[in-house]
Amino acid sequence: MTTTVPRQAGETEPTRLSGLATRDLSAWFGAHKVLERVSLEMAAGQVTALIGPSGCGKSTYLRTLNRMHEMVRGAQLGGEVLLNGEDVYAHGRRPAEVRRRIGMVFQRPNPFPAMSIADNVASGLKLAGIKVGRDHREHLIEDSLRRAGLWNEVSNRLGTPGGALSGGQQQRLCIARSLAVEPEVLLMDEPCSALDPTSTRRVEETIAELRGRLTIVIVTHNMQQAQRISQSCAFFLASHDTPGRIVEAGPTEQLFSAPVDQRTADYVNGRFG
Ligand SMILES: Nc1ncnc2c1ncn2[C@@H]1O[C@H](COP(=O)(O)OP(=O)(O)OP(=O)(O)O)[C@@H](O)[C@H]1O
Repeated sequence: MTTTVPRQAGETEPTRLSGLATRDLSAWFGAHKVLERVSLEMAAGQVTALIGPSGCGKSTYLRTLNRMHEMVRGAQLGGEVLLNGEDVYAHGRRPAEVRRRIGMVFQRPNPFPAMSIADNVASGLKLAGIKVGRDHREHLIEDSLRRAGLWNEVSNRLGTPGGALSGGQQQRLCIARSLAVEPEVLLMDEPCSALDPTSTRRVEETIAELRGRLTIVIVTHNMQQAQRISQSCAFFLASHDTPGRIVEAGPTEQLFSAPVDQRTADYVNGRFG
């Protein structure tokens, strides 16, 4: 479902909110099947956390959502990924357009280190082939940095290199770069795993501020983080001879306080994985 939400003070255009869903999604690397018929609804404007032991297919699942999985040689996919009800793998759909609407932030901050902070943000536009006038470019840079929670820290040094920022600031710069192209969904693959606790808190605050105006899907190994930032949660599990599946999904509070499946209870309570 798509809804339109007004922006905050100083912002001009409304943001489109789109939900994401998969139906019977399976994925392979060559002959190795790593995901088996995964169906999940990721509600518009909410944060959905994907949890589960290492190797159960969380990152692969995330990468199927914006068509990054197909960039791996030999990778295959079955089932559907629906953005606002429309299959992102439909015939004729351009992967670049899908990736503009569904952005991604990676485990390690990856700004262009020698490029200025402002140009790093604007590089998202260039990569997506979006041309904007000078005034609008400056507005978008400020707006994206504000939304990423970084503006106050960098507004007086936009011309300095992105590589000179701290790790946490670099990650928020990468978030700003993703936001510049106005995605409807932001995928985050363990975005805090390379950060110290203070920087982690700042990124979590940014995620909390983005919620409601963007749909977020985040992979995390940190159970406290999943509880702090997500409204919905999906627990993935695989074994040596069975591909990753969702054992249980639902409201985060319920998954942590009253899980239905014993395996979920064991995992969220740190008894395995
Ligand atoms: N590029 C690739 N080529 C071949 N196999 C891969 C590739 N990427 C992942 N895999 C395999 O797919 C399975 C799922 O990996 P994936 O990285 O999605 O799991 P994960 O749950 O995200 O793990 P982690 O929590 O450790 O990041 C694993 O068996 C992994 O070895």
